[in-house]
Amino acid sequence: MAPIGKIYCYPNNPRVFKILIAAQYNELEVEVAEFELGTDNKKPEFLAKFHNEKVPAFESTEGSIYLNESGAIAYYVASQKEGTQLLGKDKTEISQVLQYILFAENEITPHANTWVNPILGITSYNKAAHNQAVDGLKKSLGILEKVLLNKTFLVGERITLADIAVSTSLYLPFKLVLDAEFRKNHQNLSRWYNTLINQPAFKKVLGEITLAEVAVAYTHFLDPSPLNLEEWKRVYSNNDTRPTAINWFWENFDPKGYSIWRVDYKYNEELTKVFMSSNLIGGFFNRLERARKYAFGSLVVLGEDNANSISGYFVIRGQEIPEEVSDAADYDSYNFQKVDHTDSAVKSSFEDFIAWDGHLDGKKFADVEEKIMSASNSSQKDVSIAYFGPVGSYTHQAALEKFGDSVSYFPQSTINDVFDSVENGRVTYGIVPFENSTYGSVISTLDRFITCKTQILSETYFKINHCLLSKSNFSTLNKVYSHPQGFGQCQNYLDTHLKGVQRVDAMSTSKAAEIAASEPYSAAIASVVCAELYGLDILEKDIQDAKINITRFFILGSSSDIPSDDDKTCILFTVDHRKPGALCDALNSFKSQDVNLIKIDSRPSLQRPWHYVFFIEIQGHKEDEQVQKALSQLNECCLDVKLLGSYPNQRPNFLEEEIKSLTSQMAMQLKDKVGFRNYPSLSPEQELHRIWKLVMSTTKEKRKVSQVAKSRITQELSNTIIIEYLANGNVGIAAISGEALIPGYRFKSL
Ligand SMILES: O=C(O)C(=O)C[C@]1(C(=O)O)C=C[C@@H](O)C=C1
Repeated sequence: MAPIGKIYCYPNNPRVFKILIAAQYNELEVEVAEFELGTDNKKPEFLAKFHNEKVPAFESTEGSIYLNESGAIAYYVASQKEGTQLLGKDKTEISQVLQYILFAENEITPHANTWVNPILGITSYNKAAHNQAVDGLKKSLGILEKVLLNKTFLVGERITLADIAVSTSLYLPFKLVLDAEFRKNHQNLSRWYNTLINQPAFKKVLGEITLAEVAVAYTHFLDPSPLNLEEWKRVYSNNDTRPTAINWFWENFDPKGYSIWRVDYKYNEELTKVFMSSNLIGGFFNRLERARKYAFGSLVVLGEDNANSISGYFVIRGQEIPEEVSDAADYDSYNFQKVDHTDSAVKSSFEDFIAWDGHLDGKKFADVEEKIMSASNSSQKDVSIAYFGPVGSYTHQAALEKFGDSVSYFPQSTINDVFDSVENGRVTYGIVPFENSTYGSVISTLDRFITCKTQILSETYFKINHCLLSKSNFSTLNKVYSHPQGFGQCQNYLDTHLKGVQRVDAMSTSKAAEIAASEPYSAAIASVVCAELYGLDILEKDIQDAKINITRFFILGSSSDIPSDDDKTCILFTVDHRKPGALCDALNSFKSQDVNLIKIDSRPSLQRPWHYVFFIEIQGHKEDEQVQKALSQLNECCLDVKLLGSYPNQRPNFLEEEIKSLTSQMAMQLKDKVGFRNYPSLSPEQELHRIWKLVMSTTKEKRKVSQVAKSRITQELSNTIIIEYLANGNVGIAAISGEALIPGYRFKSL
């Protein structure tokens, strides 16, 4: 059959897929011309035929029809067969098809492009635009999810151009970013998409599509570079900066894969003591932990007490500031400006800053603390880490994320062994789990702190997503292994899906995977990484009960004596339990000095029955004046006080972001449940409040609600809205949690 026309476009454009799939359904042939973007579409003969330089463009075979806009071209192709199913069966369906073509163009493609193009290196990454695009796309897909609840296809009973246009606009998002977790939460949309891409006409054009397992992040898609940042850090720390390291740097610098940025503190006039400015840098570097793989930085204090400033340079992977840097809490206090490394003045200033021996605007480099260096560079080969293993444990993964791959790692089979390794000086640092956001404290770590001789040097957080791993089929399982924390974090899943299957404690989740791999009919609760390491199949992913499930780990070593501007301190004490109010007196030491207590836990003292050791974590550093006063007061009213260390707060930003997105998802669901209408005059808070009142009045809790005189939303936390209310003259706090949105609404008093 002769082609009905020719398309001009670069290869693999999803907009062209839409046209070609429509042609497949109508058994028509459309030719795709050999075409070079940027050259062919600028030629006069092209511009004589089409409105503008944009592609795809279509020319009919007999040369009388020229079309721009892929939606219009697809519509033209779809209409070329008498009685086609693609455009709907009556006027209403035709309009609905058009509605979805425009929906794809306006509500999907712009967001999808902003999200996906930086990953593909087509456009540059901008955090605000990215976040807006992710929200925008998810909102549009939420609409489709609802539409597809009771429908197989978007319009009528059969595949139409609506399905083709919308699904092809999602071609790249499904391949790159709409990952397994997203699909689990959008089952109608995913079912519809899978049905379509498995139709022969789709397969012919798209081939076999592999959907994203884990959303690809923008930074991971940079072209490989000959300059290895880890190697540079090693050269820098093991050699004299001038001339060896500097020469090495310029010989190996790759301007395509890296950019150099001049960094200046914005509020120099507020700086006072040199050591405080230096602490400020230390704090900033601490918060740049996640950027370790993408950045090398040297910041320096210039000048003297009451006349100093902070400046320096960063070498950054890629040409944009990655999220790992821009997410750091104090990023906005610094001005980052990309510089031209071929400019000789820039080059020599860069060298001064990394050698720490120069001056700027008449100010000499102040004495710089060693920690600036170590914060930007902990990658020496001789650094060794003992971790709670075996390989693949969450502790191992947290250690790798924190220290990278150029230090030596030593797995230990128990938490006690990690402590021993540090105390005996066999390793530089140890890493142990401390507490989980769902299941609480890790008992073995708490217990060892009672007798330990080492200190907490820093903390790190790691997201825990558990899987059910096995070599056998789900229905044949008779045993499941995990660490008690693993069981504790998956209780609902186990009670619902593995009722009656024997649970056996293992030393760690990776040990559980190792055992399950050697036994038939056994499974392990462990990470995705363990599936690969121990040759197990993933029977189910994300089986932990709480969506946000995070474990905090402590790095053991010696704690820093220099405060950053945001530290925490861990203390252990025992009180005389025969004395009434002893614990209250102890805690009052902190209250009276206005020191905030953020965690408290207790364990049997292991010395005498019914004697307890209390663990507390406070905000502040052991060198802070108020903390010192509180500690001496504490000493007076306790039998024993032990300082476990002060360390910079590393609570990650991703937590805040997830919390925000969960809260807005929840607000959306609330709207649906109560038939939300937009009242333009209400503020978002008032709207949520109104919805809350409506939800309350539709629940079994009606009785309580009628007593509520006044209420207001005070906080949006995790997937929970916290509400203060006044009932019968008493002020109370209530929470609506995400689960409350499922029919039967549950309310929890805090
Ligand atoms: O078993 C592991 O993989 C560990 O690293 C230990 C541990 C823990 O003790 O909390 C770490 C993270 C998870 O919370 C589950 C288990």
